[in-house]
Amino acid sequence: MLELRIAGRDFGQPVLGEVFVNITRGDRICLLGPSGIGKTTLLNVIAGLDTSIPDGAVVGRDKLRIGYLFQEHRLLPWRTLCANLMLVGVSEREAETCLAQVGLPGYGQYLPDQLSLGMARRAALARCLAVRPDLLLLDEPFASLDPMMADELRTLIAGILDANPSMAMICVTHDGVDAEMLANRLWYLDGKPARLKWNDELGGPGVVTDLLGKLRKCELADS
Ligand SMILES: Nc1ncnc2c1ncn2[C@@H]1O[C@H](COP(=O)(O)OP(=O)(O)OP(=O)(O)O)[C@@H](O)[C@H]1O
Repeated sequence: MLELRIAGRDFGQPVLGEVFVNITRGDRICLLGPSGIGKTTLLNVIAGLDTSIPDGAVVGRDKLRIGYLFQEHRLLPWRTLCANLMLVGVSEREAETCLAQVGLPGYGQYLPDQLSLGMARRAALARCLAVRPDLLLLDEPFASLDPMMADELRTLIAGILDANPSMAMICVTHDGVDAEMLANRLWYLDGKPARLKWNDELGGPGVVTDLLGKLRKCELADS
């Protein structure tokens, strides 16, 4: 579905080293690693937002619809939720359907500022769904949410993935629980410059915590 081969990415100083990955339909990848290591940078490269990376480094992307949930909701504050969603090319009715899918039925005429953080994040997720994505990119979707809201959103995303088995997902997170609940594959980014220290399937319940513990110990040992 998508093949990424980059030699690296630096911002004056190297951030990412060589990264070679394949993403196939149905992959549910959680991307973990220390803070500031380059997880968002990698997501931006995959999304095609990093114009310094040659187009040929990411094969297959031009055939994919990509939905990207940024850390901030990035909804235009002067447009209603429906009007925000309609910017990606859907009708008002389809926008309302997407909002209902994320638990915001009847909120189409609200402005982003009238929403709580959790609601705004779900509205941004609805915008991702409006593009009918083949690949869903989620950058710390549960950050700053209280545990109950985070749990609700996790369950919502798991439901969306179950209903769309061919959709692939990459979710940046700091929490092994997210990988346990959402992922069938783990990427662990570490080092300077950062490379994928782990890129494999998850073995089953309970494995993530153990694996992350080992990977984080290596991270401490390396530093
Ligand atoms: N546009 C930019 N210009 C300069 N430096 C940047 C830019 N974008 C990212 N960086 C640097 O690249 C490094 C990696 O940043 P990135 O946001 O990808 O890390 P991260 O792993 O997502 O961090 P966190 O877990 O804290 O969100 C950081 O040192 C950051 O300052």
